[in-house]
Amino acid sequence: MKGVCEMKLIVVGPGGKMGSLITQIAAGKDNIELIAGVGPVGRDYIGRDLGQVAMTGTNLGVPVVDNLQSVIDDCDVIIDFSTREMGLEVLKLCIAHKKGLVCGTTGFSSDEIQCFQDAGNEIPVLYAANTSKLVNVMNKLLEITAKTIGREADIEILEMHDQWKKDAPSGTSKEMGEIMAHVMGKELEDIAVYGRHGMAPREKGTIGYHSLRAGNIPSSHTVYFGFMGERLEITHHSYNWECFARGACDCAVYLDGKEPGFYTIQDVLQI
Ligand SMILES: NC(=O)C1=CN([C@@H]2O[C@H](COP(=O)(O)OP(=O)(O)OC[C@H]3O[C@@H](n4cnc5c(N)ncnc54)[C@H](O)[C@@H]3O)[C@@H](O)[C@H]2O)C=CC1
Ligand SMILES: O=C(O)C1=N[C@H](C(=O)O)C[C@H](O)C1
Repeated sequence: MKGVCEMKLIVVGPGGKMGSLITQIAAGKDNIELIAGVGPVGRDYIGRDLGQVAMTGTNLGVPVVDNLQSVIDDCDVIIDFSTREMGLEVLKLCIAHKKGLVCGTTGFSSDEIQCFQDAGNEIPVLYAANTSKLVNVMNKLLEITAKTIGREADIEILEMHDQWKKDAPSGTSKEMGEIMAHVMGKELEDIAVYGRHGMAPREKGTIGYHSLRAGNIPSSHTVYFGFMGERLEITHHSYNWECFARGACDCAVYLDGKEPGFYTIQDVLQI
């Protein structure tokens, strides 16, 4: 039985890896009412029950539509884990219809991330390149470590994901780099080095980026702090994508009824 204070939710991309998991988790929560899913125009599942498309195991009695505008006024919050292009489209519609947005899509430029931050002047919006609790705890460890030894270490980020991932480096590794650059008093764009060019040692205080794509690896991020004779590794591995989907639903519940503003996962986790 559903509770009385249900947040009305739309999930964008319910046929996708993350969208389907988010729908499955949301469907099991008392405080969330799913009111529609939004898929791309032309997909054979448009018009079908959201529960079927997202494989929740039961019909939810609401459809997957191909036009967000047709359902947006009925919801409180939208969760978007789709593509860069669709994420920007969803942001525009959320602003126009004054709806809350949780966006976990990655692959945006820094100017585009700024658009999400600016949208906080008009709507409650939460952007998180990683909605896992443990990844965000790891980011705190990175902050402390980079502040303490960042300028004297060789810092390398290695991230691994599945073969289908569209963007590289991962959104998470960009956030990790930004956190470390910030406490080292630098801009990430000035110190990030992508791949290895030549054999000369990299300047101290720069951050090397390495991306691997193989099989169905859900997500792994390791930061190496290399010294002479020793190294420190800080790592997070996920075994599946559930941790991200659970975090996304928690973010949406957090955002419901909030004043306009740019919120972060740190607000949700209170870390
Ligand atoms: N913030 C986080 O913790 C996490 C973020 N991600 C990010 O989420 C995004 C999605 O990842 P996956 O689920 O693995 O991808 P996916 O390719 O499995 O799913 C994307 C979904 O978006 C849908 N879509 C694309 N264009 C659309 C449109 N115009 N209208 C409606 N739906 C549209 C696709 O049909 C598909 O169902 C990626 O950017 C990924 O990096 C993934 C995992 C965790
Ligand atoms: O595409 C994924 O799978 C993931 N994407 C996010 C990213 O780009 O960092 C978060 C997580 O690593 C899983």
